[in-house]
Amino acid sequence: MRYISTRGKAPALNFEDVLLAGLASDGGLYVPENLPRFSVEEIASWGGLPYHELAFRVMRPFVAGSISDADFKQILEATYAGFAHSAVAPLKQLDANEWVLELFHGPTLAFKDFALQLLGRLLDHVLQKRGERVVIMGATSGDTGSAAIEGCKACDNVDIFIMHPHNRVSAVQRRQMTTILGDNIHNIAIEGNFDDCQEMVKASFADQGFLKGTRLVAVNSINWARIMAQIVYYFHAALQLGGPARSIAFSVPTGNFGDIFAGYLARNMGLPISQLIVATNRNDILHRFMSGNRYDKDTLHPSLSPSMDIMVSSNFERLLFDLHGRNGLAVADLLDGFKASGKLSVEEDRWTEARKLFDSLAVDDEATCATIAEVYKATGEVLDPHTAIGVRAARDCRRHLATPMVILGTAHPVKFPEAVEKAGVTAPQLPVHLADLHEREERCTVLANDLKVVQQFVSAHGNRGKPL
Ligand SMILES: Cc1ncc(COP(=O)(O)O)c(C=O)c1O
Ligand SMILES: N[C@@H](CCOP(=O)(O)O)C(=O)O
Repeated sequence: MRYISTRGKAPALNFEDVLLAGLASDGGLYVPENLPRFSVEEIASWGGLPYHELAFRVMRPFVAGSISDADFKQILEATYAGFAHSAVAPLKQLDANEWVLELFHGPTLAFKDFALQLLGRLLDHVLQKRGERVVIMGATSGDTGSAAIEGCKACDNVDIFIMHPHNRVSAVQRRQMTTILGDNIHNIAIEGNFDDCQEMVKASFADQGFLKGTRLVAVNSINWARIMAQIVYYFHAALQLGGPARSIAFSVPTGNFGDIFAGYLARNMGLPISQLIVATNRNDILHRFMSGNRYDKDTLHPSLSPSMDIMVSSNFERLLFDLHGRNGLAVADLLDGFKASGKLSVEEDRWTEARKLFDSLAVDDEATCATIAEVYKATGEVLDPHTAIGVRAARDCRRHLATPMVILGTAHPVKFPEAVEKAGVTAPQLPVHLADLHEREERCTVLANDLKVVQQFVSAHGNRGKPL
């Protein structure tokens, strides 16, 4: 499989190099040159497979030529063996034909574990083979950070730097990152917001002099391997609900547009999906695009669903690439304009195409809490605020009652006690492996929102805490 950049100028790479790349050299994101497509018969034949075996079948074409079948099977089995539920991603019924796909049974209790448990193992495999050390820089609004640290903490060849917005993640999320101690793990609290952190990661790819020759790797969903692993659970959910013989609808709590983009790819790979709903919080740039062709920067508003407090959605670029007939130069032009003006809209026919692909809704904090309370009253289930946004959007945007509706349950409610309690519901207890989280020692450095300061820090600590 070869991968090409959404901005049309970077060289095409194989999977191994894309895994180690992050952003393409022209500033674009990598996407497969040709998406694999499965027949309905082939997808149907996967019914009843354990999660890791399904994952092998869905992802095999993406890694072909870089990772052997035997190695990939072994890596996948180890990846999903660490999940706390035997089904890995169980479905829980909320209402008639309405289900939550629980993606929070991995070690850090959010959907990010599906990809980052795998990414850590893939990196380990490839770096050991190459005898190479890398530096990882990641930005997090709360969940990617802990999942990345958990996924990579045992990788001998990696130093990982995770930036989170100071005082803007929940206490549980922060502690899940800062209490993992190791001389290759570096938590940085940036005096800024998530977009500032994300921007610094991207800028570091553009100018890597501070790394003195060490390769920079991404763990955010700009890294193709993240998206690839997130495609699998759409197949998994559909197969349990009568797919592919029938269509399934999905509602996806959305921030960086990675998770729902994986659903869009699952549909393009042959899975019958009748509806994909983009569910945002008050930070609703994607909803404003889908509903009015206005992808315009706004102020970032802190919300009760902090992981989705994102102003600019990285993976939107991958959609723009498809909407523009995979013309990278046209995408580069559009994004140059966006960088200069903070505004972007597309030609009318392209926007009409986007509207056919996605429905959308923005849900504020009040409606989020009301939905947590509504679901708790009806079912006894406690939702986290991000999943609640998905449920609200599913209920308000649903087209066909006869089609099963699956809401992606992206995080465990225990990570967001503040929102749950605001909804009048008692927050659950931390699971056994995190029971003493609030007593553990924390290690974190607060830094100014300044690229040079961050790069100096990385340079001074990037070799197991010592200078590069
Ligand atoms: C709990 C939770 N839900 C939803 C999202 C949104 O996912 P995406 O950024 O892939 O759109 C995130 C973070 O991105 C998250 O951490
Ligand atoms: N919600 C994320 C933000 C980063 O998104 P990513 O999917 O691109 O890593 C988080 O919790 O950190």
